[in-house]
Amino acid sequence: MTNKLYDTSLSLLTDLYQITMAYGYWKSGTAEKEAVFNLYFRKHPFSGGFTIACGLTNVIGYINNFSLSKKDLRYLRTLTGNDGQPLFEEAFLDYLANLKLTCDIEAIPEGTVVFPNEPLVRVRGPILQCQLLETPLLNLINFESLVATKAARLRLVAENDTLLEFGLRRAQGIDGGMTASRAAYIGGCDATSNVLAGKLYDIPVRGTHAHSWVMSFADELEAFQTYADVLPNNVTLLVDTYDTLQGVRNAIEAGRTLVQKGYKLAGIRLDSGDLAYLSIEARKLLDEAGFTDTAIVASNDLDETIINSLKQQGAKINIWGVGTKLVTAYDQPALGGVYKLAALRQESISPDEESGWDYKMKLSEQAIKISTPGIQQVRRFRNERGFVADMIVDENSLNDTDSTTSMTMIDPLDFTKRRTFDAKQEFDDLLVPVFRRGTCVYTSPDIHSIRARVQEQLANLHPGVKRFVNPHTYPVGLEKQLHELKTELILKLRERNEQ
Ligand SMILES: Nc1ncnc2c1ncn2[C@@H]1O[C@H](COP(=O)(O)OP(=O)(O)OP(=O)(O)O)[C@@H](O)[C@H]1O
Ligand SMILES: O=P(O)(O)OC[C@H]1O[C@H](OP(=O)(O)OP(=O)(O)O)[C@H](O)[C@@H]1O
Ligand SMILES: O=C(O)c1cccnc1
Repeated sequence: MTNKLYDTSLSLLTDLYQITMAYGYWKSGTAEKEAVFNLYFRKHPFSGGFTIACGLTNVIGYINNFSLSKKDLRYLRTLTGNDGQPLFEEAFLDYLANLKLTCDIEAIPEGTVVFPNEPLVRVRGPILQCQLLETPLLNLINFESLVATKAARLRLVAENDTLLEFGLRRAQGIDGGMTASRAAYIGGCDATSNVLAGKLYDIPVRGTHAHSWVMSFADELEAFQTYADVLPNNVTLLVDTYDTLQGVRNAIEAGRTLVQKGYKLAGIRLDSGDLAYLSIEARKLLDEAGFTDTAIVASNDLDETIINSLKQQGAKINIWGVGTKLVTAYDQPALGGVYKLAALRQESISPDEESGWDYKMKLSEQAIKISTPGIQQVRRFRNERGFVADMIVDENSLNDTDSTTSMTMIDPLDFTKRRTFDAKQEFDDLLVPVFRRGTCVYTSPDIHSIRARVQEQLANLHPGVKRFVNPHTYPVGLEKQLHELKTELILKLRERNEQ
């Protein structure tokens, strides 16, 4: 990984079935057969209208470090089947020991807004290698994209207020905490309380103090004054240990001493009770005492709905500290990203000619679960007001169309809905080359640029797509040729099944 948390190789961070399938491909002589897999999700999290792509930097780190160590192989050698015999033969383990990834990988850059069914990552290469990457890629992209999306929603309601991520203590283990801190910053938080994330990922760190500080003194005023003496340049006082408004008065008193010494009372923090009422009353007390610049921080199981409601109630809160509900993505703890085979190289007929592709898809009774075949690109059309629509297009047909041809997009859920974009319509192709034959050809932007990208992207989305209640569906469709190809393939597969 880019910033190493673990001393051990992560190459076995996959499901056993990926390795048993890899063995199957190797044993049956198809390991090198060229395949294309797409990683995509089917539904936005949190009943929202957009998702933020995140996790690519860690995917790159994972792939760059992919190599099975002697210890990994020793472990695989111990695995047995239900007859007690080894699962894998020695020659396969030798093959794995020498395996170097040679895939071509395209991906949508981190911080981009993305929509259902769009490939966020496309992996093309020997099927055995593509298969081994399925689980780690999903693990890395699903969680980070989920948390980045949650943070982006919080940023939308927090508007220009400061947003702090306080989640480490309630996060899902070490990696849950570290990954969430990174994704939360990218999604729109201003800082984290997680110091290791600050160090490893270059995220600003911020914080106040806990109730234990106040409780460790005989009285609250003494606790505040001591804190202000020790850290006069970083004083945000938690005022709700005993009685919030009395706590504010004590903070003001400690603040007066700070001012006399040439420092300032940076803030107070509310962590219980009616945060709207208490912030309004605290603001009055602070302003009356001349502490008009002192910020009011609020925490206590906040999420975007509560922040929105507090704002509507006229709460005087400038800084929001959000922990549990952000880092655990409380109301939807997983993004359902999937990784599906989309094309397989045909048997070569002549050694001089490159053979074509067999397009592959998974059928389902539910239209939404039918995968899309082909070597896909996502073309995002835009105009001066922002993003207009995304079209999933097969790269082979892109190669066939010249720059003067218009393109027609079909709504996958209602084929009668069509939209034509003429050649003058501006667009960006979202998938960019990340690996070429196993070598990384992409430099991840620094974390601050990725974070800035999220806000630029959101500014290009219609407000209706960003609203929380019944958001408007951003148009995503299939390019006409790809749609026709998919329909034909569905009919063929259904016909074959009926026979
Ligand atoms: N004015 C408000 N409008 C909407 N939600 C609020 C308001 N004030 C606080 N909340 C939220 O309501 C929830 C109240 O939490 P809870 O019932 O635990 O109360 P509490 O005051 O924190 O109690 P405790 O002292 O036990 O922690 C929290 O999620 C908090 O952010
Ligand atoms: O509510 P969250 O969004 O998860 O934010 C983090 C919470 O963690 C702290 O509480 P905790 O009771 O653990 O410690 P404290 O004594 O510092 O309040 C803090 O006061 C917040 O309430
Ligand atoms: O610094 C804080 O106020 C903080 C840090 C972690 C969790 N809750 C609050």
